[in-house]
Amino acid sequence: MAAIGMCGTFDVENYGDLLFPLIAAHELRQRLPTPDLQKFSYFSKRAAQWPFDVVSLTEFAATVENLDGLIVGGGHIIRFDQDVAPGYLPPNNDLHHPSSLWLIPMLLALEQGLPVVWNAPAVYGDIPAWAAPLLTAALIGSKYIAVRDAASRQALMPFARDAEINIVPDTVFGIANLRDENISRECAALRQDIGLHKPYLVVQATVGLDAIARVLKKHAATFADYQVLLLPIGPVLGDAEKNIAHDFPTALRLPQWPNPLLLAELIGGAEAAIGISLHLAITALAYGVPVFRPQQSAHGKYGLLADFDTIHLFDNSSEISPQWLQQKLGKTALSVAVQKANAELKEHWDKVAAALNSSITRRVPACIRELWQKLPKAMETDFVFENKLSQAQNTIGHLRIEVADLRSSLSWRVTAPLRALAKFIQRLRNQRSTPTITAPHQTKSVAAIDIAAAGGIMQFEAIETCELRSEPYGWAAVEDLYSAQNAAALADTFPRDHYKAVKGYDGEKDYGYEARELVAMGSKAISHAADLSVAWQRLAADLLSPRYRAALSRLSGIDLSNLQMEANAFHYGPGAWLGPHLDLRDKIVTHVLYFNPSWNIADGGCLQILRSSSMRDAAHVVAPIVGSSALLVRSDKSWHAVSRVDPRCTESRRSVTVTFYRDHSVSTMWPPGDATPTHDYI
Ligand SMILES: O=C(O)CCC(=O)C(=O)O
Ligand SMILES: [Fe+2]
Repeated sequence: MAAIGMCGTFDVENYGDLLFPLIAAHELRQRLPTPDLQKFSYFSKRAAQWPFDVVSLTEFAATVENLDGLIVGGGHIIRFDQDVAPGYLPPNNDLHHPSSLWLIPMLLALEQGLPVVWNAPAVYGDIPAWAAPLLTAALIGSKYIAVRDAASRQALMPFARDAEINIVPDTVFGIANLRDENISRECAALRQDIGLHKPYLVVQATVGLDAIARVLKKHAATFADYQVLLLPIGPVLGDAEKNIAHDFPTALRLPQWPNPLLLAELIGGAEAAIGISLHLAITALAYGVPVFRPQQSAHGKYGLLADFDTIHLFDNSSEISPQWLQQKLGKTALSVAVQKANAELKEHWDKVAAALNSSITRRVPACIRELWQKLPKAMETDFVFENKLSQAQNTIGHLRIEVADLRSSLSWRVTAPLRALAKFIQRLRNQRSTPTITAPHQTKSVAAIDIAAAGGIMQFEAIETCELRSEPYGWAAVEDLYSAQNAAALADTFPRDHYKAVKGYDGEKDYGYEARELVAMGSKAISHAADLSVAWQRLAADLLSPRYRAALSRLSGIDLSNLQMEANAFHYGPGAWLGPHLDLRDKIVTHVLYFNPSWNIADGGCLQILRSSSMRDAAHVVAPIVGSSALLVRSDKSWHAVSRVDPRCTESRRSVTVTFYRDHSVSTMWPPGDATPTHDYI
């Protein structure tokens, strides 16, 4: 029995991702004696709750020696960016994200002398310079490389030397081969349960399909012979019936997210498939079901669909003709293009099987030896660069302090009215372009849809179950504000844009810290939302939510519902501190959240809850670790401070303060007319 490893995103609720291993298992069974396909993804899954067992990639390095080959992909996984799916990160910090999903397993398999094959994945985004030697080793060491489109091939070519890169159709075109045409018992029972008796149209449970909803509603008599079934194709990407239930009030729904093969069967039995999803469209094509897609999403990876004549594009912002839609409904024989895709896939699986069947050398191949040889040099270069970078950061820090001095000088103040005017004009411009988080059905941008669908990132229960302390005054330490995975995402993507330098003086020398607006005083919008990671957009949306306010009201014992809120992010540089203070009277309640992935208490930078105005009189100390936070209720006793960050500390101390102000207060951080230019924090 051959143990074949397969790596990819097989642990997320996304239809296409779950089909890849099922199709691979089927095709390999036709070609290899007794293949045992072992799926690897970030998180382990058990077949009792998932379509198949999945082993965590945390175990890959230890188990690779028991494998006889490795299949990588498919899907959009050849990438180096962080945004594979909202909140999707490795289970621990030892796994690099996202190369641990594909590149690292390939190198580990190659090191064992195993055959490695690429199962038509696609490349997404840029390839960073540091990864070039690793990618080259993976490419030249692989037995068979196939990607899903020409753009992916193009992106890999510079790293492939003379390795051949094939382009093959997405393997989901082969879905119809997995079972015969008779309706399965499971599917028949499901149809019975949900009352699906007539010919039907499947509609992806996503926004952006309202033109279809309108035509079906307006011409209900024309389409009276059809039922509509809503399908969440990728819950992990935000598909949910609630997104469109109001547009399709009479549509049928599934009782739960089904096994992908059942989903495929439901799509294959429909008279039309309506949606955006690539794998919804490919499945429909594979069964001869016509596909209706908004022309607004015909680009990027969806370019793959351009060659197929039973894909019908409509303009979602205008009206669809009922005749146009009606004429195109109904299954047809497979188009020539689909037959061609299937023939190419047959050849693809022959090549995959042949590659996996090739002898295992169990010897370290030349590509890996070459990689080892280059490694110290690459690491040393990076190390020297990092040192130079931290020196440069120190210099920049000092320059900023000088700039801050200059700003507080007389000439700077004399020109303030002019800068205020410039800022006012800039604000007017921004008002037109600032993205805000709106209800999902009104939202167009992809990032915003993900946030709304993925919901909040904060574990509100942490606040809701915390108790206010009374010693030495009203305050609380709220821990575990996020899941471990989300905490890592927030720490990794702490904002670096739109900071202004704020100057401080500790009686001996100047230091600097940096502030970035997250929510402006009293605003309902996220500041510079487009520059935040998805995790941070979700966090900012949480800070604006009624649930957050209600939770803090309960904890603080003060009704915050009508107070103005402001939130800012901070980087405290080397030497920064905040002397003992009470907070301004207008700051009724402040919640300080921390975002350092780790922190050495010996480096200072900790919140001191003081019994008096003396720095030596600390009752409690809170380290700035992600997930921790402190709530301070302002009083005449609420003395607190931040201990001095060691001037040699190379990490910035990262925090967000959320402050609830008395009515009509103005922000002291961003006073009206303040024209301080902002910059990125390096
Ligand atoms: O960053 C902290 O821990 C405390 C900040 C603070 O006290 C303040 O902003 O008023
Ligand atoms: Fe404070």
